[in-house]
This record gives sequence, C-alpha cells and structure tokens, in this order.
Amino acid sequence: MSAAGGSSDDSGREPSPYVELDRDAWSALGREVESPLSADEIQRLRGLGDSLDLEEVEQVYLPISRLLSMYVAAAGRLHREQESFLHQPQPRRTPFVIGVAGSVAVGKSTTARVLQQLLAHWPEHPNVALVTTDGFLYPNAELERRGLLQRKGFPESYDRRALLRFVVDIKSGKDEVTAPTYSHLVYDVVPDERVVVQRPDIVIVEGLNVLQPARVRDDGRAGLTLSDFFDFSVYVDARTDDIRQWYVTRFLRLRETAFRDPESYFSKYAALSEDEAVEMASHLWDTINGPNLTDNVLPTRSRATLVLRKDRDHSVRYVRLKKL
Ligand SMILES: Nc1ncnc2c1ncn2[C@@H]1O[C@H](COP(=O)(O)OP(=O)(O)O)[C@@H](O)[C@H]1O
Ligand SMILES: CC(C)(COP(=O)(O)O)[C@@H](O)C(=O)NCCC(=O)O
Repeated sequence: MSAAGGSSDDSGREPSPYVELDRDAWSALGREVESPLSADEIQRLRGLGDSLDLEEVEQVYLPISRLLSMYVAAAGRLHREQESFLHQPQPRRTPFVIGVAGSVAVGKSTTARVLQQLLAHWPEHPNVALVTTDGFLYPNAELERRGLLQRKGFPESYDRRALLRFVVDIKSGKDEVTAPTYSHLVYDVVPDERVVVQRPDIVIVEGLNVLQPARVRDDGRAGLTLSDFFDFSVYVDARTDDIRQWYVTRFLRLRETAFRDPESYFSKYAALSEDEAVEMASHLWDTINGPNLTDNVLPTRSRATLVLRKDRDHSVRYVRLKKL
C-alpha cells in the first residue's frame, strides 16, 4: 500500500483522505522527539507487558504521543479563540478525549496504557485518565436475561446509554465523573466499584466498540454516538489470523496464571490439557470475538483518526492518519 521507504499520499492514484507512513518513515519521526521518560519510568513501562519492546515504544508510540500532544495544544488554542469570539469565558476547557478501538486481543489496552504514560509526561497535560468500556457491559445476570451471554462484547451487550452519558459528562466539563468497572478474573461487572475521573486534562476511552456509528431509532433518525465527543481516535489493527493467534496464546498464558485463582470464572479450565485449552480458546474466538470483529469492529476502522497496523510480531508496520 505505502510508497517504499516513506509516506504515501495521493500522488499517482485516486485522492485519499488519509496519509500513510511506513515504519521507517514513522520511526524516523521518533528520532526528532525527545523522550519525556526517565530511566525509571522506562523500567516501569517494561513492567506493563513482558513482551512490549522498548524500541517499539520509542520508535512508534513516542511519535504518536507527540502528535497527540500537538492536537491537544491546538484544541486549547481553538478553545481560547472561540471563548474570546463568543465573549463567553469558560472556567476551563473540557478534557481532550481519545478513543482507542480494535478487536479483542489486538493490543488495545497495551496501546492505551503506553499512550497514557507517555502523554502524562508532556508538561502541558499531566493528568491523563484511562477508562475501559468493559465496565459498561451489562452484568452477566442481565446478559443472560436478554439472551446475550454468548454475545459479550457485541454492541448490544453494553449499556450504551450509560456509556454515552459518561462521555457527555466528561465533555460537559463536570469536575468528577465515575464509571463502573469490570473484572476479567470474575468475568463480570464488579458491583459497587467505580473508577473516579477527576479534572483530567485527557481521557482515553478504550474498548472494542468505541467507534460504533449512532444507532438508527424506530423513527429512522440516528442519535448521538460516543465518537461525536472524541477529539481523536486510534484503531489498533492487524490481520485477523494473527489476532486469533494472540487471543489463543493469551488464553494459554492465563491458564498458567490467572485461571489458577479459585475466584476466576475460568478456574474450571485450569486443569485443561494444552490441546483442550487451545480448542476452548478457538471456540470462544470463532463463536464470539471473531464474528464481532468482522461484523461490528472492523467496519469502524475507517472512522479512526489514526490506524496502527501491526505485524505478526506486534511490531507496527505502518501508520495511517486522516489528513487535515
Ligand atoms: N506492542 C505489543 N508488543 C508485544 N505484545 C503485545 C503488544 N500489544 C499487545 N501485546 C500482547 O497481545 C495480547 C493482547 O494485548 P491486550 O493489550 O491485552 O489486548 P486487548 O486489550 O486488545 O484485548 C497480550 O498478550 C499482550 O501482551
Ligand atoms: C470484556 C470484553 C468484551 C472486552 O470488552 P471491552 O473492554 O473492549 O469493552 C472481552 O474481553 C470478552 O470477554 N469477550 C467475551 C468472549 C471471551 O471470553 O473472550
């Protein structure tokens, strides 16, 4: 897709609203950005995931955080200009909201956590909150009542009204907003536990369906949707076969660790042989996460401001950005 060793725009082909930079062109930008992280913090980042390559952080994620920081600064300037134009002084501008979308197991939470850490180090916006949409899934009992237990992660398995309210409250400039939480161990929403987001500069909202278009109501009209309130969005992308493999590998690793916890929903699977565990994970992928990717998640990719395309080894092969 991309021109060899650089960026591709529309020269010689149909004009496109995107610009694409291959890995070399993108990582060259990293050399122009001074890392805001200390040696200690780099060490802490390493703790986020054994497999996360620090070179990857510096070559790919650092330039993304720099670009995001430019968007945040530009939004601040526009806010001030609008305020003065309207003669309506606002006590402060609303938080900058970033959506992170993509399949189950593609690396959304890893991407979101790395961006959170990097962004928090640019002095202009130290308070970066991260919220995952899984807290807005209906509890298992409610999913069962609605016949949706086998559709966890599909758009209809979320309390979409509450999720939209959450983002609207953030963009309304409320000082404190809270969100429900989900436990992957218990495989259910945690009752009476909420994350509190207080006066953030930036909020990252990470989840499968954050770029879903608005639902069309019975009267034929489409309402509001989450991304109407996003200032920027990232879609983490990879080949479906690779994502399936990452899902199975993660399941096998969890079988060695988290599933051994008696509290785990999957504790009954801790005793599975490796072959049985692969079969189980493949079944979950083929019946739930795979169809959700094809039917609901992938169709939202072109709505993202930035697409990060990963190779089989998780290294980013190219970055595609909406033109301004
Ligand atoms: N950049 C990366 N480098 C190496 N491994 C990664 C990277 N991103 C994700 N992974 C691995 O891929 C799997 C899925 O990542 P995760 O962030 O949990 O996905 P998601 O939140 O999309 O379900 C995990 O096993 C994680 O360790
Ligand atoms: C909880 C999830 C729906 C992800 O939700 P998200 O954070 O993207 O809103 C997903 O991890 C999941 O549990 N899917 C159900 C099928 C499975 O067990 O993999």
